[in-house]
Amino acid sequence: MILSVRSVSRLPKFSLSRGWASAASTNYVNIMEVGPRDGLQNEKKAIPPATKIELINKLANAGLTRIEAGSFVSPKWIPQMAGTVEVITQVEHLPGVRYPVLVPNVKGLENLLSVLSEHSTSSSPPPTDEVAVFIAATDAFSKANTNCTIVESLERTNQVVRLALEKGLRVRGYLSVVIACPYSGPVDYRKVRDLTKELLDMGCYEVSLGDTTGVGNPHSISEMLNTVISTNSVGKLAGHFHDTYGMGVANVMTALAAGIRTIDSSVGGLGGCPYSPGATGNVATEDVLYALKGSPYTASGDLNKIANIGMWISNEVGRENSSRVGKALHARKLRQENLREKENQKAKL
Ligand SMILES: CC(C)(COP(=O)([O-])OP(=O)([O-])OC[C@H]1O[C@@H](n2cnc3c(N)ncnc32)[C@H](O)[C@@H]1OP(=O)([O-])[O-])[C@@H](O)C(=O)NCCC(=O)NCCSC(=O)C[C@@](C)(O)CC(=O)[O-]
Repeated sequence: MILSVRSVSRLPKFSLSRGWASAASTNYVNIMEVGPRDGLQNEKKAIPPATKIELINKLANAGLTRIEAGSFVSPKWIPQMAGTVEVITQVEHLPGVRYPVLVPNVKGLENLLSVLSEHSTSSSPPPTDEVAVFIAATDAFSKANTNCTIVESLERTNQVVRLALEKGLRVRGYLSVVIACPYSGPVDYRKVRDLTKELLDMGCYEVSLGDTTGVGNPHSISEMLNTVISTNSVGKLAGHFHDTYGMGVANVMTALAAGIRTIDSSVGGLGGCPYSPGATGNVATEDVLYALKGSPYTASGDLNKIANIGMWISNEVGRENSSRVGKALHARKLRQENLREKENQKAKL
């Protein structure tokens, strides 16, 4: 079943200068699927690149058009993201689908650029045309996640953004811990507003506001967004909500009501940040799509296919599926199969 879903040919127009058509004036919701990166980076069990490739291909074939494929971070810091080169060079690269990767520093970007240059003579599409940089709204989280203060991370990130833009890559920005920091507590939303502006001024086409710990609720998310939107264009913002307290979908709807039209989510609710103790995965893609069903909002992605992928990848990584919708659809499918089986048995008698 495809819910309020536009076929790929009806997706918003992409232009090199402006990126995906700003959706703030429309009801089209861009889903940024972060499961293969944010989702898998925290798993204990080693996940072979072949599984990640299969996951990304399945997600693209289920109609998702922005799929974060991996990270060029230090494998000492995030061992699960080793193998990203294999992943981005071997996925199917469907037309109209973007496969961004996370890059923390110039070293990571240079590693990516050498992969891109090796591929420049190939007739196949480039492994990626987009990177994501990331900073945090508190020094404590910045130190834990990237071993530097906010000021140092701005300098580091600025270098990455400049070089990436010079090389023709699109750059997305992440700002972590926009509501609360697991190390230093509540966050001043004016800091979130100012750091968002810094990322946009550097040249990020969009800034994803991360409730990394997942403690936000519609009230705090709304307050934070009002502050951020006071000086930043809502069309350049995305919502990235971890579902630790079960507020993910409510926070998504709050962000949409505030005018945000890009939502990060992960299939099966995979994930969590290794430097955010206790935080669970992102709001599940299935849960977001289900919440939009029958609403004025549209999004691309086949709910049933994505729910099946959520069950499959949860089994692959040996964890419980965190998507309530995914589990409900799976249970319904089992009931229907059971019923059919009984009817077949009856017919044979
Ligand atoms: C930023 C660093 C590298 C600093 O880490 P550092 O230890 O300060 O780096 P360094 O420059 O001193 O280098 C140390 C070693 O790492 C190597 N190195 C250095 N850079 C790279 C690289 N790019 N790729 C591969 N190797 C690298 C470097 O070559 C050296 O190797 P050695 O000489 O010891 O053999 C490290 O802290 C790091 O990789 N952090 C990444 C942490 C991370 O990925 N966190 C998760 C993603 S963020 C997130 O999940 C939040 C988000 C985005 O989803 C939004 C939200 O929910 O809030």
